[in-house]
Amino acid sequence: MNIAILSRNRKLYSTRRLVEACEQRGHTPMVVDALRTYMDIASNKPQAHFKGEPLPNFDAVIPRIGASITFYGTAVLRQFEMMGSYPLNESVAISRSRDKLRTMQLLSRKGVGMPFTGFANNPDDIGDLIKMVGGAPLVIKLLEGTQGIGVVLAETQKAAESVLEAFMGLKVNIMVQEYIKEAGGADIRCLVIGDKVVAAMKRQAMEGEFRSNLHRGGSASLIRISPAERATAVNAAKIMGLNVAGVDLLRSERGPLVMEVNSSPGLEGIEAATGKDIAGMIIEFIEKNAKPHRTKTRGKG
Ligand SMILES: Nc1ncnc2c1ncn2[C@@H]1O[C@H](COP(=O)(O)OP(=O)(O)OP(=O)(O)O)[C@@H](O)[C@H]1O
Ligand SMILES: [Mg+2]
Ligand SMILES: [Mg+2]
Repeated sequence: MNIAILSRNRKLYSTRRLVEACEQRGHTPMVVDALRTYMDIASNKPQAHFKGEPLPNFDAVIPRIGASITFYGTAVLRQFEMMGSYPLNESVAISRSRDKLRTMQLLSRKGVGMPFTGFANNPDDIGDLIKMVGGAPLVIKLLEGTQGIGVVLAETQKAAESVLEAFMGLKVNIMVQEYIKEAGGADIRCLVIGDKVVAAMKRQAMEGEFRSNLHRGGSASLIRISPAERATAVNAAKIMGLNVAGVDLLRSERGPLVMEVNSSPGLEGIEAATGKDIAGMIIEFIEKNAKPHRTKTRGKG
């Protein structure tokens, strides 16, 4: 098969591994930078061009679209969908997953466990917002945050009020969340492909820190997950409409709680922690599922 890997940088671990896995399995990969791709959208024969040449009609496209280029990246992916390429994850599902508020609303609607969560832009009543999620201690997150930056643990009511006031002054969207203490500074990354969790790792925060992000000094290790955790992760990916997803769970007294669903999960950490060939499994999934125009939306977005 002709497989496009939508990635800005062919040197990135995940991109390299996907190229390698394609070649090992007898496919022809091409790394395509979405930002360098331009499109003819007005004719009845949709096309995509790259560096002065029309791109072929790929059998499949693997989107690795960074959060900062979601808007243009998903438009390029949608163009390939219109051309009939099979997207590993569909453009609509990616857009959906990039909006944390929308994700949490969709999951909660289907009864998926998650920490009690409040969203606000600029509420008049911070006290009520805090009460809504069960009071301090609580976690306050900037919606635009990443790698654990902008995630704060407020241990007391007073601390929560001052942090919220500070964030409100900055006019940013924030999320207020019940603190899952019993998770012990750890979360579980479940790598879902199709209807299976093919690999899982535990990320443990360093001493004195509650955020398990590897960028914040957390460490990854292999973990066995329970059937309930497995079912929760698979269900979350399915609700989001993602064939491949990294679902992050917290272990709580009331069972597994979904913290977030990532549509372009990195492969480096999870392949290192589990020793599994995740890139190969992704290509295998494509071999089994890729058919022309096989999307839920046929590029309608
Ligand atoms: N409600 C919570 N209870 C306990 N720990 C939490 C909670 N929310 C977040 N954490 C810890 O903080 C870490 C960072 O939080 P989160 O994943 O929400 O933000 P982020 O990593 O900055 O965002 P993103 O993953 O989108 O870049 C989590 O991995 C987890 O260890
Ligand atoms: Mg995170
Ligand atoms: Mg994330």
